[in-house]
Amino acid sequence: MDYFQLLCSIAALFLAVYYYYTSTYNFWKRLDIPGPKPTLFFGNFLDLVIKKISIPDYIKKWYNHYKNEPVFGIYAGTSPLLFINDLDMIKSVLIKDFALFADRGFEVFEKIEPLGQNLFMLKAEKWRPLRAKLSPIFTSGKLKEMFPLIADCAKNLETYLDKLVEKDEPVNCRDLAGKFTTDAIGSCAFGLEINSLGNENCEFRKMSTRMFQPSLKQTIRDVCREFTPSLYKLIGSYLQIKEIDDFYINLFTSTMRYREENNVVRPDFVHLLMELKKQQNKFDNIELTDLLLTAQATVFFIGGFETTSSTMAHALYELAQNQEIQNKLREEIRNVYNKNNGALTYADIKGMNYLDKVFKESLRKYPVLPMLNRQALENYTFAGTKFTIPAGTKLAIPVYGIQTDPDIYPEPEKFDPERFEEDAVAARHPMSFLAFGDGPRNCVGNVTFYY
Ligand code: HEM
Repeated sequence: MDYFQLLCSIAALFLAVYYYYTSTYNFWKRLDIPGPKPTLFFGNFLDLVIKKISIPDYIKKWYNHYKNEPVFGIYAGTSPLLFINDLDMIKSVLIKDFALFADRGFEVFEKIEPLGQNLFMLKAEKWRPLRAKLSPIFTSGKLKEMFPLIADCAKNLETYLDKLVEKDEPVNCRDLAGKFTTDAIGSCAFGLEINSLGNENCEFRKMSTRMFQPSLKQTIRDVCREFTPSLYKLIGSYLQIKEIDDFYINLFTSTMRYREENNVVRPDFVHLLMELKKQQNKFDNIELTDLLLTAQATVFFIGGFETTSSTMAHALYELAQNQEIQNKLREEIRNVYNKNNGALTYADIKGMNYLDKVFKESLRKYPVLPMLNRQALENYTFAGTKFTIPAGTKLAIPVYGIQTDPDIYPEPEKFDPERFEEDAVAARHPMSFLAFGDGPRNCVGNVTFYY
């Protein structure tokens, strides 16, 4: 091969790569949907990948930019992603026409990610029967049974706090909330008395912290997963943090085995999942293997631990800055506490209206998921609009943009629980608070807040 041929081959290769990575970039233009100009390979995600901007700020930036448009389209790498700003259109996707948007559009790599087959990630076909079977685990009755487990963890928190107060030093509220929810959800999901509040070297706490700690390996994995799924299929198994998966798999399977052998019954998710397994024959198209159950227990733990701990930490942060709100909340809690001689029940907590408002306002200002994801399962035309999207289009709902929009929540930076006064809520569009998502694929754990 002479130099000319070599140069031509390299040029052809570059052209092929260039074509591959830009061929989708007129997708939104063809549909007459506005959006920012993409760059090669990363689409509109470069700033996110290099961590120049956080995900919530990124969402807010584009939401504000296209606020007067009902929808706008961006590119996540080469993959088109439609953002929906219009609240009625959001309602159609999440609720009215949910059957056509039952997927989140996440790829499930069964062979590479052993715990990936969980309720959050699963495609509609497997998700439907599983959600139907798992939902009864989250009734208020079942949560009431678990309440004493959480109350035990709260006692440990009290002891821990007393010690901290004696030290008279600043308290790291994020760490405090993380330890408490690790104990509470670990107890409810895995049936373990972890006591990370009393034990700094607790293995469970180390694993749960590691799961959310950013690392180079994790960044490479996420970029490869998102932008080059075919390559991820080949090399993804080398990018997993195997110790974490093994830790949860061993923990759950050994707990189940121990309980079977010793006839242990405890009012927690492990028990409820074991009961489901006994009804195996009632499942048509989904086999309840130990691994599938472990994936659910793990997502309950992750879904429950990180969400509640960050919400608690944000609430504590705002209370520290807003003394009047703190006093009002303290008064409500003290009244109920004194009425019951210090013994709080599940119903008592549910009856604390101001506490409820404080948590909702925390979740408005700091939603745990800054956007919701769905995928169109069929071609779809939004009612009363000219927008038709083809089957397979991925959708995003900009929760953080909506919940910090001054036209919906005046002075959005202000922490004001009164925004969740009944009349104020009724005056707003139902889709203007989406901290738990909405519709049949909303947060399965939201019962904790609403019942
Ligand atoms: C402050 C607490 C929590 C917040 C803010 C929260 C938020 C969310 C959100 C926004 C979604 C996506 C909903 C959608 O796409 O419409 C979700 C899904 C989910 N959450 Fe939560 N969550 C919380 C607590 C919990 C708890 C305690 C559990 C379990 C113990 C849990 C388990 C799940 C699961 C399994 C899903 C996937 C549901 C499905 O696809 O069927 N979450 N959560």
